[in-house]
Amino acid sequence: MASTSLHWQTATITRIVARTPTVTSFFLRPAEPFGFRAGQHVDIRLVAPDGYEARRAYSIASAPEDGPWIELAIERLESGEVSPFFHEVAAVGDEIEVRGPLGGHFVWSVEDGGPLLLIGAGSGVAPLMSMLRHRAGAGSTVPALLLVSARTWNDVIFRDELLALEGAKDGAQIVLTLTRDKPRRAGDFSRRLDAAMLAEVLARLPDPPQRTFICGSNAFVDTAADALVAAGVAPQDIRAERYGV
Ligand SMILES: Cc1cc2nc3c(=O)[nH]c(=O)nc-3n(C[C@H](O)[C@H](O)[C@H](O)COP(=O)(O)OP(=O)(O)OC[C@H]3O[C@@H](n4cnc5c(N)ncnc54)[C@H](O)[C@@H]3O)c2cc1C
Repeated sequence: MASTSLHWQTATITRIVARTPTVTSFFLRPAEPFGFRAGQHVDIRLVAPDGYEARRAYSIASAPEDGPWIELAIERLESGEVSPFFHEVAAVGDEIEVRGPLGGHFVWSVEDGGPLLLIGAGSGVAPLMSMLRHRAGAGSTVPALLLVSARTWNDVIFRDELLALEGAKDGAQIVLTLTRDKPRRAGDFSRRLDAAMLAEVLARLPDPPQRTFICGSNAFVDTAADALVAAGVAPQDIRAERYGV
């Protein structure tokens, strides 16, 4: 289990980078830097002048070795409470309340080995990006395959960095499935994730995955997990992070 902390502290927004039309990365430097494992998340607390509080969880997309800042890739949800605040109000230099790291189960470090199978939809790629960045930063050649589901080519968060990671030819494979766009690369898909796709993707790993992480909406996680179990992956080797809805 990874260590966690429920202690609230302030963090300064040091950089803001648009990633896709709906997702922007916010780089936060906590006043008291904390160690974390790839896959963990933080809680954010916003407090209105009348005392009303809103708390939301956000995965850490940066790698543990990247610090002292952490990167959160936040998707703007129409009529949401917290994500529009980040996209419309938050600015470099602002301080916000944060606690973490949190989540002891959805974590991977190079010493955990592989093959590693990562499956994410939309902003659910964030904790998986942390794992791949950590893998690359540590110089690991553990076989790893990331399957990302996004609406279009331009909605793939971290797309250029992901393709560069694959280009390093150190055993990392990236597979995109675009639900509302044509595939642009050999081996990519253009449909919603299904059992046949997962069976095909599993066969691209040199050996069956020993660690599998799925992140996204409840429906996406359920579909992926059911298909993996049907394909013979042991349920105890599958870990899931659900973003809700
Ligand atoms: C462990 C974990 C990690 C996460 N990591 C990330 C991450 O890295 N990036 C990311 O973008 N998200 C992440 N999330 C999701 C995040 O926590 C928020 O749920 C998300 O940002 C939406 O929050 P919000 O306040 O903007 O929207 P909310 O106010 O929570 O609303 C969510 C949706 O519900 C709708 N809604 C709200 N109230 C009503 C109502 N009364 N009637 C009808 N519809 C309504 C809104 O329109 C909106 O579309 C994570 C979640 C978890 C649990």
